[in-house]
Amino acid sequence: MQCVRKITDDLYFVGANDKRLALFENIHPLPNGTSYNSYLLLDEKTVLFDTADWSVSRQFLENIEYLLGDRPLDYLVVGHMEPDHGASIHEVLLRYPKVKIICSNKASMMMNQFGFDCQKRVKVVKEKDTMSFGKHEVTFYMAPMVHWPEVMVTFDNTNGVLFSADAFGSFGSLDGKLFADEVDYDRDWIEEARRYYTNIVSKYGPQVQKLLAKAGGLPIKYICPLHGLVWRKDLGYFIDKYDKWSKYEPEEQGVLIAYASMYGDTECAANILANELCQKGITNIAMYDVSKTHISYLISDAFKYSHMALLSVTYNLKIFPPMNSFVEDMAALNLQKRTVAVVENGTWAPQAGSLICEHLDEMKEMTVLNEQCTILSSLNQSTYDEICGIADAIVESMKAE
Ligand SMILES: Cc1cc2nc3c(=O)[nH]c(=O)nc-3n(C[C@H](O)[C@H](O)[C@H](O)COP(=O)(O)O)c2cc1C
Repeated sequence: MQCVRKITDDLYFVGANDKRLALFENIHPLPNGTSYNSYLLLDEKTVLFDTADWSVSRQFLENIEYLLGDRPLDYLVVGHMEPDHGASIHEVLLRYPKVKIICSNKASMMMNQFGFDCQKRVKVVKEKDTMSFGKHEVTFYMAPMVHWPEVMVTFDNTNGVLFSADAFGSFGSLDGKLFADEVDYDRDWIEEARRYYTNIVSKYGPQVQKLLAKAGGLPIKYICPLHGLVWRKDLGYFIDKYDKWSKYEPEEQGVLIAYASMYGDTECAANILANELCQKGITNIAMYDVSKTHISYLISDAFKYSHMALLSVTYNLKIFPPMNSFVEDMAALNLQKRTVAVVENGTWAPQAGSLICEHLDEMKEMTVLNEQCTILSSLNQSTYDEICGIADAIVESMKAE
């Protein structure tokens, strides 16, 4: 049966949820599943904006069938060819043999690569091309690397709807509430939206900035992304978050404490650091054992907070592997502009700290605090004092901001 929602008088949500999927892109945990959003416009022409993952294809196709009734599907606008949105294209082509596909040149090439035999039905569009479907006129804007090269967004000049592809998306499935103003966003959604952006899109901050500049000139009333909630109120809230994230600016003054420890001594140092910070009035702290926390959560909080403390044991003359992955991932995702404290531990040749610093040196605008600490196996009075000194240095650097 159909499960659709009206967005405007003639635009409908026809996507569906996968609440069972454990890992997004087979890597990022999905405690609340994910939605695959697709939208159907019923104008003089009927227009589908993107398809959905194969796992939800049955629901997605029932939704379209219900809304179309006896009408044909005239157009399919493909904004993004990643299979979690493009996988059902083939089935749409089979069911609606007269449908024409509108997409970027790169998307057309990718369709070929993914094995969809549809070249004769493709109309390639370029930056700022427009099309009329009757009452509605839309303009296409290319958004390369947000977060694949073929991506384009579509703006409906008639009703102010921006079909934003993966931009403004989020992890998390929908439970009837489609609009961001129907949920407690700060309580229930922002963490997953940040985790989505920072792990999926953040590498391409400059490209997101370009898209935001284009969007800034448009009278946007609705944002319809390919995952998560639709925005129709308080759009500035989410656009501001995207602006901050894509400029690699922290959202909050606070400290992410991430530690790697086998026997508990480095963990003890992390606890002492957190204690000291709190005693000095810095309570906006998130502390994680990197061995027990999926890296996507660490990345998310690295983007959220202004400061970071990385404490790691040395392991076979290297950084402890989960901490190493975290630091490498931060660099791969282009994280910048953070202040970092480093603590290392080792029993015979401690060097995790200097290796972490080498990674940080290669990243842009990372300030590594001079106050560092080398623990030899377990804390003593001298290394305890050094940890307290690190807390002082973090407080001072926050005051200076
Ligand atoms: C497999 C393995 C490799 C290690 N490699 C090193 C090393 O290369 N250099 C070193 O100084 N300590 C090394 N250690 C020792 C730990 O880093 C050290 O005991 C540390 O104090 C443990 O801190 P923790 O109590 O926080 O786990 C190694 C330990 C293990 C189990």
